[in-house]
Amino acid sequence: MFQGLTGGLSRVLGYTTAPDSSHTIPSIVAEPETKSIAFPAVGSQQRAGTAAPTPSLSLSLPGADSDDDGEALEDQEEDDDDFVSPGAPRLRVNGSGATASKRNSRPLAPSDGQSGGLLPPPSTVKVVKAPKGRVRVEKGFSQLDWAKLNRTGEVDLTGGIPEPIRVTPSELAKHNTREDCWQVYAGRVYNVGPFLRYHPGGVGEMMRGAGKDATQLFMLAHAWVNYETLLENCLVGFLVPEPSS
Ligand code: HEM
Repeated sequence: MFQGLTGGLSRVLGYTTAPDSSHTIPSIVAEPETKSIAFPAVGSQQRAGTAAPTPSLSLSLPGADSDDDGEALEDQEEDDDDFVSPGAPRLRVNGSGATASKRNSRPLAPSDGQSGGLLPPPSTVKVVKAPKGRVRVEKGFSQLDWAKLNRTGEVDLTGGIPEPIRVTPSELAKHNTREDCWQVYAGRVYNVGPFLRYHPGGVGEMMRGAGKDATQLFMLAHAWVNYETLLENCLVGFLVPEPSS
């Protein structure tokens, strides 16, 4: 019965516990529904008093953590390279044999009659995982924001080049700063300066191709990305050879 209850709650909260063969499965302590159920079972280890500490499930908010907790969570985040949504409550299951402690002991249901308990809706209990290598872009510089900027057409993304021009490698090389950055992809010259801060891989990665043909760098990083669509309003012209003297 209790395992069923645990499974049900885990599904609701979007949390799963890995089975540990060396310990009993973590469960939620609840009052038996009727007096007729003997718990712990007669003759069991629990009744004999030799069992591990009772497993418990608890929620706590980041702000409510003690210093000790903060460190533990930091360690966990460093290990996993995860980004944990700042407002999300921490969910911790203390299984038998695990590092059960008094920390994070805010109960799921309020036992003191005060408001609280299941404060946030289950949908907010979510760990946002930052993909490896991807940099978190500034607020207002998501891919969606880039799409909006392109759609409105209010900003000239070419940097003042009304018609596509012919660009030589020496001309291309002059546009190699964050403020004025051109790059070549498959023979097309793009003014990528406006896109730099929107790049999910970070400005630094983009700048590796500043003033150059960056096709190879791009393909090595993410051949699946559709640069033609993303940069269509940034087209400056076409790469041509230096004129022979
Ligand atoms: C010098 C050229 C470039 C380099 C070295 C570079 C490098 C990277 C790296 C290291 C990442 C993070 C890894 C990843 O999420 O897969 C990334 C992500 C990304 N870059 Fe670039 N990038 C370049 C140019 C561009 C350009 C020109 C565009 C589009 C116009 C672009 C669009 C993206 C997108 C959409 C992602 C997220 C990819 C994903 O989630 O699968 N990048 N880039």
